[in-house]
Amino acid sequence: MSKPIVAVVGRPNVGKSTLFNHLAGQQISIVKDTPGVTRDRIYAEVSWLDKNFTLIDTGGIEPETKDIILAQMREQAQIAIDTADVIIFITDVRQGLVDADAKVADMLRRSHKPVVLVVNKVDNFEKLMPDVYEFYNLGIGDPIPISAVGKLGIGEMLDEIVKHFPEDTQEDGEDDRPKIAIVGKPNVGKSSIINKMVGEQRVIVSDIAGTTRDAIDTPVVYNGREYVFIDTAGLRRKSKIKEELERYSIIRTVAAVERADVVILVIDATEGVTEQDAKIAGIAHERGKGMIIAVNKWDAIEKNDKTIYEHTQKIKDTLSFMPYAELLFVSAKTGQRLNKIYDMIDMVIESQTMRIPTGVLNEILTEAVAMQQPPSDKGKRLRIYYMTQVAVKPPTFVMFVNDKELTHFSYTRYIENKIREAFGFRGTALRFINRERKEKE
Ligand SMILES: Nc1nc2c(ncn2[C@@H]2O[C@H](COP(=O)(O)OP(=O)(O)OP(=O)(O)O)[C@@H](O)[C@H]2O)c(=O)[nH]1
Ligand SMILES: Nc1nc2c(ncn2[C@@H]2O[C@H](COP(=O)(O)OP(=O)(O)OP(=O)(O)O)[C@@H](O)[C@H]2O)c(=O)[nH]1
Repeated sequence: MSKPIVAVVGRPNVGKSTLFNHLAGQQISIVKDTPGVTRDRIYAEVSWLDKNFTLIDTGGIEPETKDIILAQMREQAQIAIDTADVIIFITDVRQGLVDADAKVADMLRRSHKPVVLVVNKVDNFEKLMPDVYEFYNLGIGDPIPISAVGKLGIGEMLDEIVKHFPEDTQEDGEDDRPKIAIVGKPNVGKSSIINKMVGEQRVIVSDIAGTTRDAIDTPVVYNGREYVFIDTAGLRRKSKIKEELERYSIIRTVAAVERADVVILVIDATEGVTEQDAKIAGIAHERGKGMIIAVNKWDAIEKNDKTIYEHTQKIKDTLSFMPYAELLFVSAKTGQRLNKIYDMIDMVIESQTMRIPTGVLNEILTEAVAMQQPPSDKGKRLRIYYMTQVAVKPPTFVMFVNDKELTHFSYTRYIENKIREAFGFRGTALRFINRERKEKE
């Protein structure tokens, strides 16, 4: 089930980063070694009560003049409208209501997206509440007073946000068509791949990076089965500012990946794999999505008998945090191996949803433990009593152990490899949770 996306919009200096960091900091679920996660706080996973959501900070660059502030806010608001399920509009009680706020509020109101109006810097509710009422004038609902620094009102705000979430997304649940997000840097050939796979020129392809028009979901029927492609190609907003373009493209990617079962990361063979590719891959990895890497423009490079091997090595190195990713060398231009993508999608979805019976799992475990002893520390050895699979998408296993302190990343990796040897699980991450149990009953 895809997680709702909540976007933060507001003028500079109202406290967006402070709030964002507070919410993100509470429960950052950083997957170790994933690139880009700590570097730029564009998005974060947040849990409140039994709800989880992805928080996006649409904010950006230091503005110079008032005109630019408004233009930028409009831009932010539009990104939020395009991608978010709920929008948090932050204002500042100290600066009061300003003209730009009213204009952005109009825009948000017209979008009919749920908006939560937050008034920040209300460090003292008693004293400042009279100033909060002014914000009713925006006409987008009750202003919710908070203090991001003082951590006041945050719970009330979160309550209000989660109220707008769709009830366990019924529609989503009924739609069992595989959803595939095609992601990648600008100009790597995302639209070309979709065009070719759809078999008609529905998406406009252009030579200039970032110029394809916004694409919508594209359903494709192949071998009697329906697939839905989510395209992130083409940035409708043609900002001249590079950082802003990048931020927008990351936000779009997060939103698309969130909804997808399988992610196809397109890499340009003529450029080779880059750090930016790794950053995009990290978004899918964190979310435990099925993963296929399509090395595109394979027609355009000189090849000898080592070329595939060299590309594979370089990709495995750069994307070392996802050794499970499936790799395919394709050409959107000639159509080479594009049909293989469907088989691969089927296989990856199978891996994502596979359930291993506990009995079989523990046979593997017993054998693995017999072959290589678990680690020990100060004379105490790790014992794994048994394990069981508790979830799919991605497959998640709980290991019941005597002492969590004794568990070690490399031993878990060893167990993971044994499970992969036995069951494959190609194209999907596996998750392991260690849980302590006092004594074997
Ligand atoms: N008094 C008070 N100050 C706050 C509060 N929240 C944020 N601030 C201050 O407001 C200033 C701006 O906060 P930021 O979080 O950087 O604001 P921002 O909206 O992210 O700003 P930009 O990055 O310019 O878009 C900082 O000096 C914060 O310490 C608050 O609840 N109370
Ligand atoms: N030689 C070759 N060129 C390709 C291939 N696939 C795409 N191209 C070219 O690469 C350029 C970019 O292709 P697009 O499909 O627009 O790339 P995109 O990733 O959707 O780009 P954005 O919309 O900027 O995100 C176009 O000039 C395509 O003709 C391929 O397999 N081989």
